Parts: sequence; C-alpha cells; structure tokens
Amino acid sequence: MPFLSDVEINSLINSSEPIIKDIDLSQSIGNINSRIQPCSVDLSVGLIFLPSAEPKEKLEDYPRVERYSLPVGASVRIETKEAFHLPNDIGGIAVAPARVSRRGILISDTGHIDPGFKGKIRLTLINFGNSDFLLEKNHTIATVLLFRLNSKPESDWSSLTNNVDTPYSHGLDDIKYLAADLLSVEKRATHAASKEAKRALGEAGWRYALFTVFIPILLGILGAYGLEQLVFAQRLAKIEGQLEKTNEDATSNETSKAIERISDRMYLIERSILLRDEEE
Ligand SMILES: O=c1ccn([C@H]2C[C@H](O)[C@@H](COP(=O)(O)OP(=O)(O)OP(=O)(O)O)O2)c(=O)[nH]1
Repeated sequence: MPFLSDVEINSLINSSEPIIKDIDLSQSIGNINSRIQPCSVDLSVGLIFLPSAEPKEKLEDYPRVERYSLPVGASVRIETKEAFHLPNDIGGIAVAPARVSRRGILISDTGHIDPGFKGKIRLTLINFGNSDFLLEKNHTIATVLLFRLNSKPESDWSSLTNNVDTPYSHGLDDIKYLAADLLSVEKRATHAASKEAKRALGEAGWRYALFTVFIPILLGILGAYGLEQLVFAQRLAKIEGQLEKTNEDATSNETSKAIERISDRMYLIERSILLRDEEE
C-alpha cells in the first residue's frame, strides 16, 4: 500500500477532477507552510460547532463560529475547510498534527477516509492541556496520509451511500452527545476554591481572635495587677514565637494544636496571677 508523494498529491489536486477541493495552494511544494507535505496533506479549520450544556433538537440550533478559544476540558466539533472527492482507489488516514497534539489537544475520532469519500471531514477536539487553545479558520487541524489501493474495491464509499453526496449532517448531528465542559473543570475549580477559602477564613478567624481578644485581655490582666513585665517577659516571648509559628503552619490541624498550646499557657499565666494576688 504505497503512500502518495507530494508530487502525486499535487497533480491529483490540480487535475480536472481534483481529489481535494477548497484547498489553499498559495504555498508551493517545498515550502514548510505548503498544505501539501512530503507524503500528506494538511487540512484546516472551516467551521467550529459548539456543544451546548442542554442538548438541542436540530443541528442548526448549535452555534457555529470561525474563531473560538477552546477552554481547558471543553470539546468542540470541527468541520474542515477542504472537501474530499476521492476516486474509488484512493483512501486516507487522518492524524492529529504534532503542533496540535503537543498543546494537549486530543482529536478523538481521527481515522480512515474511505476510497470514494466525498465531503468535508468532521473532527472532535478535546482540550486536555493546561491553557485555552485558539481555533481559527484556515489553521491546520489535521494531517491526512493518502494511499492508493492495490486493487479497486467492489464497493467504495459512494456506492455504500448510494452515490449520494455525503449529507451535511454526517458526523455533525452527534454533537448532541458532546459535553460543553467535558471534565467539569469550571464546576470543580469553583468547589475547590470555595473549600479552600472557607479553610483559610477559619484559620484567619482564629488568628484574628488571638491577636485582638486573648492578647489584649492578657495584657489587661497583667496591667491591672501591676506585675512587673520582666516576670512574664519570657512567657510572652514564647507565646509570640508560638503565634509566629502558627502563621507558618500549613494545615488547619497544626494550627488548631498550636492554638491549644497557647491557650493552655495563657490559662497558667492567669492562674499564677490570681494565686499571687490571693497570697498578697
Ligand atoms: O475523523 C473522521 C474520520 C472519518 N470521517 C469521514 C470519512 C470516512 O470515510 C467517513 C466514515 O468514517 P468511518 O467509516 O470511520 O465511520 P463509521 O462510523 O464507520 O461510519 P459513519 O460515519 O457513516 O457512521 O467519515 C470523518 O468525517 N471524520
């Protein structure tokens, strides 16, 4: 099964019955940006069909655009700009171009193109990367290796489909099965963020209480009993050190333990002041 070279592909595209229509031939073979590569053809984005959170009744109800920034975890259906008009002895294998897959974009249904296939190719793209991926009309989105069969098939795509041109809805009407936000990234991110915010607020609340309530009360007690600061300076230094450590603690569990230790110390200080007062 020999693959077609750039020379063969070029002559079949430029023949009286072109095997690919609507292809941009402004860059000639030998140019890195040429649509015709050594043994393949690059296909580009034509239309972008956006799935909907709520499945719609008709294909026409789904938004279609020529430019779209595909969010992380989202999927779209793409129709190529180019249309195949393959004879019955030429088939193709569609693969994702490296520049697309390197960005974490999975093309879920690249596969074979039947000999005799007539029409545009429809692809499903899912963004598994960590950043939005810009899709735009004329951007390369698939690479197709073309091959010639060793012998003619008894039945090609055209005869399988009763020689009717591939219907517009072919490979598009299943858009209703696509999830708008495949990995529910947005939902999960919001949940994680609100959980983290609650945790942070909880810890901050404790720290705020320590600084604004307990410490002033303690200092008030010290002042009221006229005790020399030197007597308690060492203990206060320990409390401050403990508070600093509390700020650095990574988990709420560690924070709670540190707060417990500080509270115990404060209780002991308070008791020692009261005992001293009774003795006097
Ligand atoms: O990613 C692809 C792969 C193929 N095709 C086209 C060319 C192919 O000749 C035709 C049928 O492909 P396939 O035989 O793989 O699909 P099927 O599920 O067997 O048939 P159908 O799509 O009619 O259900 O669809 C696409 O549009 N997109």
